[in-house]
Amino acid sequence: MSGALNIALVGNPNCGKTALFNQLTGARQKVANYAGVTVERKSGSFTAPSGRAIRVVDLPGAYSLQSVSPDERVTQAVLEGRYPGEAVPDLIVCVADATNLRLHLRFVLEVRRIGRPMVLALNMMDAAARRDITIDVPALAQRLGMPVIETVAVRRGGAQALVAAIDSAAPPATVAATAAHAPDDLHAEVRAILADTVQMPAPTDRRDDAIDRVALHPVLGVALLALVMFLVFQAVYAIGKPMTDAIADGFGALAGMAGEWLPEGPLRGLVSDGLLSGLGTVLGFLPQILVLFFFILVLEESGYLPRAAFLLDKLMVSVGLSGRSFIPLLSSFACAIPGIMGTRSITDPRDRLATILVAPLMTCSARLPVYALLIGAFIPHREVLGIFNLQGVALFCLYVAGIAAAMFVAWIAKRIRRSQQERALLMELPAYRLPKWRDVGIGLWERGSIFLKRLTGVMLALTVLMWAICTFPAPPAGATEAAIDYSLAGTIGHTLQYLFAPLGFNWQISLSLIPAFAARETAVATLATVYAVGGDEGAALQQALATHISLASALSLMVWFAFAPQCMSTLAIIRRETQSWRMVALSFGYMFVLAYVASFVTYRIAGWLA
Ligand SMILES: Nc1nc2c(ncn2[C@@H]2O[C@H](COP(=O)(O)OP(=O)(O)OP(=O)(O)O)[C@@H](O)[C@H]2O)c(=O)[nH]1
Ligand SMILES: [Mg+2]
Repeated sequence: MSGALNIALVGNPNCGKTALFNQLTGARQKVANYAGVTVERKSGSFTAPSGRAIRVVDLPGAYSLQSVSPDERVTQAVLEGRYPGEAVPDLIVCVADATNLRLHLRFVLEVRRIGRPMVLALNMMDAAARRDITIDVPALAQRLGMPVIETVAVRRGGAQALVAAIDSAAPPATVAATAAHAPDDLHAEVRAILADTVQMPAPTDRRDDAIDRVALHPVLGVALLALVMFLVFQAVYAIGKPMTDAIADGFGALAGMAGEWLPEGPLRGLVSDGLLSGLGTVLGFLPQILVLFFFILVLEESGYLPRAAFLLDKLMVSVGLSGRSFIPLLSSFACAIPGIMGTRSITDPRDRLATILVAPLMTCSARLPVYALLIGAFIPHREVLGIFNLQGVALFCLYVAGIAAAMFVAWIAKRIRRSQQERALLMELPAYRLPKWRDVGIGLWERGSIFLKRLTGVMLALTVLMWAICTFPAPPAGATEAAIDYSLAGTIGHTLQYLFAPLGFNWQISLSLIPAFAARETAVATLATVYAVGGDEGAALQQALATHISLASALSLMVWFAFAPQCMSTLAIIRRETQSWRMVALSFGYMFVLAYVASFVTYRIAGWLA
């Protein structure tokens, strides 16, 4: 866009840059209450009231311009005009959290040294007012030598004053570049400015302090964390399961009707066995996925997550990760891809690699349908201890198994590289905040659309393909076995079974592992299609599974999915983030061995016990 005014949003992490960016441009970039959410440069644009086109870049938060982590380097490069394809910003909008100026002003002073046109957006003014913090804005503007604008990025219209300032006829003049100071000088300057312009009744929020006495307590805090996680999985079952069942019943009925109405032939097979049984079964798991995401979104906005990272830091350091790895690992519960990208905020390259290696062991949401299917078929629906649901407990255990394996692998990696240095975790604890329900709604909507896009894209294509290879070639005349045994799918499945028989997988399961490599959920659709084509029409997939495979095989399959090599997109992102095929081979290889051994052991033990 030529002639557009280029502005860049910079500031310390978690001060609301992305919230402001979304407010200005109408974008929906991820906003969450912890440092290091944005790890890439994102751009957008809007038209100011005067008709002027404005282009905005949202940048990763940075603590300083002497940047160390990969995400901070992006910010530095853009500000200095060294980022490929990105012009030097015409105006730097430095965002600061008004409740935390002691920390944030330091960065403002650092950016001022670059000597470019600049304004300060004093964000979170609502929170500052609640804590009775008063800021003498004109005095601050005078001391800093730049316009200072109050904003509330999460309130509608909360950025109007900022837009007006950007749009004003006389754009802010270049602030004088000042000579480099020693860091101590910066601290002294911040202290002097604060003394003259800001009144803060209490350095921290009293309500937050009270909550933290429990949340950060070494014993109570860990108990609370375990309880929170446990309840989330209970909720996935208690709230999500009835909806899932209803959808599955609906699609079962539709498949039955399609079977009656459509003429006998391939079309009927495709519609009822492939699309309705296959994709319908996967779609049924959407409610459970959404319930899980609801809790993840609420936790992300609450400010609790960095506290959990803090609590677990000792444990994480003892296995060779750091508390910094916590949030990337947590994002991997949604999908390993954002999780692996989130490792860009980890400064130490070795910590970062270790985190990338273990991130795929966190149970991504694409695995949820597979777990839910097997749990529904094999784990009885009954209460334990009067209140807990056994199926929810089983799901919780599978997630814990992934976490435990990640800790174990990181610990081995630490042994191998023998890195002994230990660093203290320096992490900000943000203010506790109640989620805005509208944002949670938007987040859920977005998650749902991603799922539906996968369903109508990659999963649809794979399901049609799987149906085709299950149906063709047709059996020869006078065939005695079931038709599917003569199909291409039968041949491939039977061949693969040589590899997977020791784990207790029959040929149908072995076959379903192939499309699962492109998208996990497709394993469910494939099993549904295979059994429907094979003659189990009408019977829900869970019943078909319960009659065709043993409990030992089912447990072995769940364990396989807990550890199995990641999907192709994850491998691609590992390659991109590490620039190394060796890492790709290493992560694929170790997960394959881990999954194979763990499933084998599970199958044997379950076989003995049964
Ligand atoms: N009360 C209040 N909360 C805000 C305001 N602006 C942002 N927030 C919240 O502050 C948190 C951080 O917002 P983000 O926009 O993700 O912050 P960021 O600066 O982009 O963070 P990084 O990308 O990690 O550097 C979120 O929980 C927002 O909801 C505000 O003006 N008032
Ligand atoms: Mg951001």
